[in-house]
Amino acid sequence: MSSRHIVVATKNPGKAREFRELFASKNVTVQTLADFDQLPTIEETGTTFEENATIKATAISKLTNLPVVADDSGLVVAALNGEPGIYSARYAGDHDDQANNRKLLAKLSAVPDSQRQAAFHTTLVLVKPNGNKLVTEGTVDGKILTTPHGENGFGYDPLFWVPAFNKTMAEMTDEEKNSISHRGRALRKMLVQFDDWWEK
Ligand SMILES: O=P(O)(O)OP(=O)(O)OP(=O)(O)OC[C@H]1O[C@@H](n2cnc3c(O)ncnc32)[C@H](O)[C@@H]1O
Ligand SMILES: [Mg+2]
Repeated sequence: MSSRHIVVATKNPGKAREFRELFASKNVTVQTLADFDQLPTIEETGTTFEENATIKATAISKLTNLPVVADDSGLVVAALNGEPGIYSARYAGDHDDQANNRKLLAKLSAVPDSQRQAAFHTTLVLVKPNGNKLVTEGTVDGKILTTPHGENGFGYDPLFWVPAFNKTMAEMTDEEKNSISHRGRALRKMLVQFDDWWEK
């Protein structure tokens, strides 16, 4: 099978790495926004993960005339009524993982261990310039610790503890994280339908 090429519409290097690994088995080569100089920043003006992923994927597909997948994702914390949700990247104002983690811990400072459930969510949208679109979702349940653990991953990974592994996502290898993560789950669902989608 000849190699196929898509653009992953992300500026987040942590996501880009995970996508490269997850797509490797599919004979799909990947570029990300870091490989393009001239593209404008796409504002995430939607009110849901799916709207934002669709905005990113559609805009970049039109601009590059290539097939594009976009990921909109975030952390949903039950005790905070679903915050930070679609605002996860900019929770503390400015795309700063450490500041976001500090704000999350501050907001949860009075919340006991038994009420610190959270979930990571991803919606993936894959589109072609002709508009052919495929949407999948993935989630993983966990709990927010009171201090960070681990150096791997990105974003809220050092605070997100996963019961099945008894460690945080930042203590997992890439392979372990991909095997249970919201992004890994959403992308595996997408890959099942990828060949059909590619032909349309
Ligand atoms: O929009 P792009 O350019 O893809 O990059 P982004 O970082 O802004 O991505 P989102 O708009 O989808 O916001 C997602 C945020 O949710 C958090 N997040 C998502 N997936 C995560 C993961 O696997 N581990 C830790 N934090 C994650 C992290 O703070 C991300 O910045
Ligand atoms: Mg973003």
